Amino acid sequence: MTQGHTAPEAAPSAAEVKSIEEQLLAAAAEGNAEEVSRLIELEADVDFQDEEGVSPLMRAAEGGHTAVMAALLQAGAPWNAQDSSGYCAGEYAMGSGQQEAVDMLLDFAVQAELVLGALHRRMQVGSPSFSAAANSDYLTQKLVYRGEQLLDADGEAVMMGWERPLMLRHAEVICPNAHHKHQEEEAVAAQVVESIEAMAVTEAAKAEAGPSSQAAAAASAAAGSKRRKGGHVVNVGFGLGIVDTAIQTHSPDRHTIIEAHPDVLEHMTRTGWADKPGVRILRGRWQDVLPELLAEAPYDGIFFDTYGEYYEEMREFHMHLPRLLARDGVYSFFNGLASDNIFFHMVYCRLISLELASKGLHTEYTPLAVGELGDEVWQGVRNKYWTFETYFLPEVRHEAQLESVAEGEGEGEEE
Ligand SMILES: C[S@@+](CC[C@H](N)C(=O)[O-])C[C@H]1O[C@@H](n2cnc3c(N)ncnc32)[C@H](O)[C@@H]1O
Repeated sequence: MTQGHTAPEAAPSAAEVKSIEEQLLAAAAEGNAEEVSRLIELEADVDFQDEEGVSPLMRAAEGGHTAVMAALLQAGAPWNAQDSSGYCAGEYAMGSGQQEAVDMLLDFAVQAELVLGALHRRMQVGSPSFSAAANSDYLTQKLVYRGEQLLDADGEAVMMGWERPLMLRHAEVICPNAHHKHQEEEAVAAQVVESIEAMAVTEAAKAEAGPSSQAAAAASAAAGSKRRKGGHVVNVGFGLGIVDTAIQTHSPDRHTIIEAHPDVLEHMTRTGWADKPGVRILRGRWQDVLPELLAEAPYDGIFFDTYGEYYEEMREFHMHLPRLLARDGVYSFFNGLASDNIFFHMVYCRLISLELASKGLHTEYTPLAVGELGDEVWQGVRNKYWTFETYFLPEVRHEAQLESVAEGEGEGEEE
């Protein structure tokens, strides 16, 4: 061993010393799963966010490092943390096109919310104020109707005219008569396709093929609608009356409207809704008039769009859907949950589908272009409550309804 004198290593400056959390952030960004696990074992804080709010999970998601993400999530890293610009890990993954990471976060988030929701509800059991408190504040406020806006006392928009095209589609989706019109158009379109096809195939080959499954489905669904004629349609939440006006254009046999706010009820009376033939107004919160609603169930079409309530209230309404919705009925709702964060919105969409599936109901979302809403739309409104350019319109049906249409299709094909 030599006795030579060695100069001591220069001590790293304070700026160079990385905390265990900064090391975790760097390892997550590199996709170094082994190092991430080692640091987690050393009790690095997986909740850590740097000065810009970026977390190890966001970095791992951005790079599509699923093994690192799994380790972080398992160690309790929050899937829903947001950076200082409001982006969450799911959006980091979406932004860099890491589909596997997006799917993994979606699965995890939905499972976590299902468990947390159940836990929360368990804790709420026995609390009498729980369901009564949801929007009691809103219901005592003075509302203002201003052109195509309905505002609460704080200037928050309860309803706005830009939603009109969406409301028209919701009305079409839930009204049997509108369906009927659509299905006739579809059946005609299917016939046109068939006659074009017919020009290309021989008569013998055509006879072998039988009617197209599309035409069979349209015919079977149209038969169902004919049976229901205009049907009995329900709307929960009147607001500007856009959806109710659209429902009226589809001539329902009966039309029930549930409305809770006294100012809206007064507006409805002033504008003649109480006297419209076939229209029944249930005055009060849907929670309070539920016995009257259930007494005339089932309904052919139902739309739900309240204000000042949370996912829990909507979920509670969904619990009654199997009884409220006719076997061949259609349910839809204003899909505005978490409308300022696309990933959270996706989590809600999936959560709703899963919870409805557990009740034997099938949900389908149809994308509708909203486009960019200019600043002028939001003039005079306290908060911009919608930020996406696409709206995902939900259509909910009994699984049994879809199965019988599928069976009808099968029969048509066998003939
Ligand atoms: C967003 S607006 C509905 C807009 C409507 N879809 C339209 O086309 O104009 C919500 C309405 O639901 C009402 N509302 C809020 N909570 C309710 C509840 N629990 N039961 C019934 N109506 C409620 C509000 O007073 C408001 O009129």
